[in-house]
Amino acid sequence: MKQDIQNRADIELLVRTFYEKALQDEQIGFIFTTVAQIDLTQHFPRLFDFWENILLTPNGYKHNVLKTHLDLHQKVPLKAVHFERWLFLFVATVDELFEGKVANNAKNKALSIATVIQVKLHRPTTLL
Ligand code: HEM
Repeated sequence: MKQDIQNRADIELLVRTFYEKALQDEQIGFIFTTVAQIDLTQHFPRLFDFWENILLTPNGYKHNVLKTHLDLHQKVPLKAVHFERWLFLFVATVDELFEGKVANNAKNKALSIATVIQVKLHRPTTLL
């Protein structure tokens, strides 16, 4: 039986495994590599902090994730198919590695945040 997500090392494994899939994905890979040209040495620690903060222990993570994706949306339209693919890969990664309450919470939080981002992408900026 798989274990639940229990510590920072588990979060790191989750994020790294997800990115192995996302970066080479036919539908969303280019957004990370060609459009945003992310530097993984900077990007990964932020993602570790983000997920640790949500799933394990508050750590003061304060970046505006919504704004990050609104800015990205100005460079490339983030569409429903992109979010669906992102979620599919994320859920597949969680299920591949972990099982339990925190793992379920990770999938639920990803879905809620993806939903909020998508709703806000289609609202006038005055309502943000
Ligand atoms: C269509 C789906 C998505 C795509 C293509 C995408 C892509 C990206 C990219 C390219 C960045 C780096 C932006 C930059 O630094 O220039 C980023 C940052 C980030 N994304 Fe996403 N993302 C998606 C959905 C999500 C969702 C659903 C979540 C959360 C559940 C999320 C969490 C984050 C976080 C935490 C950061 C880092 C923010 C920081 O700088 O601290 N993303 N995303």
